[in-house]
Amino acid sequence: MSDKVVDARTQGTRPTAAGDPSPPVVVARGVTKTFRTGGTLVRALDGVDLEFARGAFTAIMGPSGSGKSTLMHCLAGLDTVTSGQITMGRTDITALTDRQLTQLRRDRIGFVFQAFNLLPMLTARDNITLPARIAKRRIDHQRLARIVEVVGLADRLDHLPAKLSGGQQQRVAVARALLGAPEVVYADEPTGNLDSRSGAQVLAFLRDSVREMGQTVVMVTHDPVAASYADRVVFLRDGRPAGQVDDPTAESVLDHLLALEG
Ligand SMILES: Nc1ncnc2c1ncn2[C@@H]1O[C@H](COP(=O)(O)OP(=O)(O)OP(=O)(O)O)[C@@H](O)[C@H]1O
Repeated sequence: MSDKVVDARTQGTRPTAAGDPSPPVVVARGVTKTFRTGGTLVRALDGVDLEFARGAFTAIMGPSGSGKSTLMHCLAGLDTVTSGQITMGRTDITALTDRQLTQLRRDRIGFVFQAFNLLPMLTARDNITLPARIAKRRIDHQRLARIVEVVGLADRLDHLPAKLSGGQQQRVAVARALLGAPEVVYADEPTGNLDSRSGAQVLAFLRDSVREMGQTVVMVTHDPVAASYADRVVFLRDGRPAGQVDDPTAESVLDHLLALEG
């Protein structure tokens, strides 16, 4: 196992240039989530304490059924917790009504899913700007130009999704998630439907958005290579944090994963 493995609960912050740790954007404290299916109670999250640093790229990994998707859904306000607290900035998202959660997701969070979810009749540019137009937000054209430059799709903006490769479509979806300068982008298996070359382009784009635009990204993945693009990988097992790897490589992630599954 990697010697970089440390306790995930105390390592959510990231030193700033001045050496002070920047406050985390998202904090989970004692989060539990149970599901009742028929007569049985499934404890998907069992006392999760984690912090996610601003301007960092964090991957969440763990064996199948360890609670990764449930954690991401709770962090992103897509699902409610059974107990515990999740804060985003100064907002206690576990205290919000459904309506407030909808607003939080729309205004402060970007989402990238395994399916690209682009509208087929809209050009790449119109897909990227659609959420802003729906929310009646002013489009920041400077930021749009910057994102388009980082995403490397400047010459494809007028194409319909059907004329783009899978990797290009997912880069459009990431650009769409980034345009509103969300406090956090949550990505759930963003390369699950892509070949390895296209996946590498999408991951490099996510990483560049962190490095060059200070974006905060949290990504669930099964793939140690995908996780190696992150600054930090946090692991779950049986609904609990099970260590982390900083500055991961595919090998160090795989080592930790194999130790968890063994
Ligand atoms: N809506 C639900 N109803 C009942 N049980 C659920 C529900 N969602 C998740 N679970 C259960 O909670 C546990 C954690 O599931 P979760 O999908 O979060 O794990 P995961 O780590 O994302 O798994 P995978 O890697 O297979 O996607 C599992 O036992 C799962 O069966």
